[in-house]
Amino acid sequence: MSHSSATTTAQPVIVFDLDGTLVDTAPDLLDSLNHCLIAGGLTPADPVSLRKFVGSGAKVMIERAYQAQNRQLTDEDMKQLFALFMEHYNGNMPGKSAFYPGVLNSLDRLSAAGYVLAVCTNKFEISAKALLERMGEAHRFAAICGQDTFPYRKPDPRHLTDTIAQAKGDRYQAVMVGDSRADIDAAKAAGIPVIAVDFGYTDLHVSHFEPSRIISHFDEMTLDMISDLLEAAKEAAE
Ligand SMILES: O=C(O)COP(=O)(O)O
Ligand SMILES: [Mg+2]
Repeated sequence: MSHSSATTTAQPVIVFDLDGTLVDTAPDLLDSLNHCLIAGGLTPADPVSLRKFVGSGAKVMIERAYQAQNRQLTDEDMKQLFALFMEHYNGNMPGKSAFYPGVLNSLDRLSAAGYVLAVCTNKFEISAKALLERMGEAHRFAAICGQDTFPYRKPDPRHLTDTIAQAKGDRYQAVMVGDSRADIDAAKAAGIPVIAVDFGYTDLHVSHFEPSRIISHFDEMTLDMISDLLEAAKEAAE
């Protein structure tokens, strides 16, 4: 395959998923989901079942939680529950959410080495930006793109490639880091190497989705690992 990366001078972009990869948002997602389930007269969900619901954004999370209790939702129910969710979630963030161990050091290392950082999340853009701003770290990212930033979302590879474009990067010189099948499938469909963290939100272990690498702590994501993946991506694209 031939492309233009050999002639561009764009800095490589490292694209991160947000929930379950950079930030452990599960306690707050669960609180806000349960706020909705209780309002709807359902039984609150627990942290284990939450893992099966997260990954495709808040609406899908609510839908899956209802399905798990054999309850159907009308469009009108969904509209109301989604509004309730957003009000609760956005009103309480950053709540108990915290960066995973080693994240900020890792971002420091990558930035110091000249990499551009970006976020590609199935959260709504406004929630993703507000969360990172309130945690004081939004400034690190050249682009923060949510499920509503473009007309498509992960696992659609264009969510990822358009995020890279918004960060002024080259899709052939990029690495994705994520925790779920949507991240890994999007990256693979885009031909972008993908590092999976094994501590995020997925019901099946990330090894099932065959990412390029698996890490259990951000300290394992060395600059050598990144440059090896970028080198391999370059060779594959040439
Ligand atoms: O909140 C979700 O459902 C998914 O968010 P993520 O893409 O950042 O993991
Ligand atoms: Mg995630």
